[in-house]
Amino acid sequence: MDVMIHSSDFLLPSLPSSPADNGPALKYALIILNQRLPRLTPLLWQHAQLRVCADGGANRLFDELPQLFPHEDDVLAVRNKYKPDVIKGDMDSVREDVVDFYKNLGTKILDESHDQDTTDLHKCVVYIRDLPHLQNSNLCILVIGALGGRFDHELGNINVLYRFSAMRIILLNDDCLIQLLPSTHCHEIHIKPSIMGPHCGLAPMGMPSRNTTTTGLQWDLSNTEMKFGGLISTSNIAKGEIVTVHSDTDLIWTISIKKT
Ligand SMILES: Nc1ncnc2c1ncn2[C@@H]1O[C@H](COP(=O)(O)OP(=O)(O)OP(=O)(O)O)[C@@H](O)[C@H]1O
Ligand SMILES: Cc1ncc(C[n+]2csc(CCO)c2C)c(N)n1
Repeated sequence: MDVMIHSSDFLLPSLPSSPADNGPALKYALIILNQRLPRLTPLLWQHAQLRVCADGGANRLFDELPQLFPHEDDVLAVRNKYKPDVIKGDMDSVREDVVDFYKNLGTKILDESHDQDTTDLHKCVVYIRDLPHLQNSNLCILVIGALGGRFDHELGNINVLYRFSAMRIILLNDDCLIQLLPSTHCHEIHIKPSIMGPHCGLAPMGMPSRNTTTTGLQWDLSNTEMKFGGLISTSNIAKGEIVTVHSDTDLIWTISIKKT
C-alpha cells in the first residue's frame, strides 16, 4: 500500500523551495468560511495560489482582515491587496456592498442559490476540484472558519472531508487542524514540534475501525478497534517528529497548533 506523506509546511513563514522529507510538492488553495478569521489568515493567504470565499466568508474578509493589520490605517489598501479569486455559494449571507466591492476588483461571483442540497463549503470544493489547470497537481485545500460555532455546520464541514476523501483538505483554526486519513493509504505525518502538537487525536467518524495501528504516539494503537461509543483516541501526545497511521477505515486526524 502506498504511503501518503503529510507535512505542515503551510504553517511556516515561507514555503520551502523543495518539499520537506520526501513529501510531494504541494500547491495550496484557501477557502474562507463565514466565521471569525483566524490570526493565521494572512500567512495562509500568502501561501495559497487560489483564494475562494464561501458566501458570507467574503463579509469576514472585507470586515475583519483590516483588523489583523492594526498598524495599517489605509483599510482600503488592505482590502484591495487581499482580493479573493472567487466568491461562491447560495449567496444568502454575503452582503451586496461586499459583492459589489470585490466584483469591481475582478473577483468571480458564482451564485448557486438553486442548489439547496449542498453546503457552501461543498460548492467551493467542487469549484476547485473541477479547475482544469489544477487537475493532476498535488493540491491541498486549506479551509478556515470550519471549526467551532454551529455544530450542524461543523458536521457538514467534516462530512466534506468524507465526501471528497481522495482530495487533500485540511480544516484549521488558530488552535488545531483536522484532516481525513483515507484507508487507501498508509500515512506518515511529519510534525514540527516548534509549531504544532503535542496534543492530538484519531477517530473513525464514518464507520468503526476494526484495525488501526500507529507509531509515534504516547498511547499507540496496535491492531486496535475504535468506534464512537467505544474507544477513540483523544488527548493523545505526538512524541517525536513522525507519526504513522494505518487503518482499515478512513480516520479523522487532529493535532494542536502552537501559539506563536
Ligand atoms: N457557525 C459556523 N460554524 C461552522 N461553520 C460555519 C458556521 N457558519 C458558517 N460556516 C461555514 O461557512 C459556510 C458559509 O456560511 P454562510 O453563513 O455564508 O452560509 P449558510 O447559509 O449559513 O451556509 P450553507 O448555505 O452552507 O448552509 C458554510 O457552508 C459553513 O461551511
Ligand atoms: C436532508 C436535508 N437536510 C437539510 C437540507 C437543507 N440544506 C442542506 S445544505 C443547505 C445549504 C444550501 O446552501 C441547505 C439549505 C437539505 N437540502 N436536505
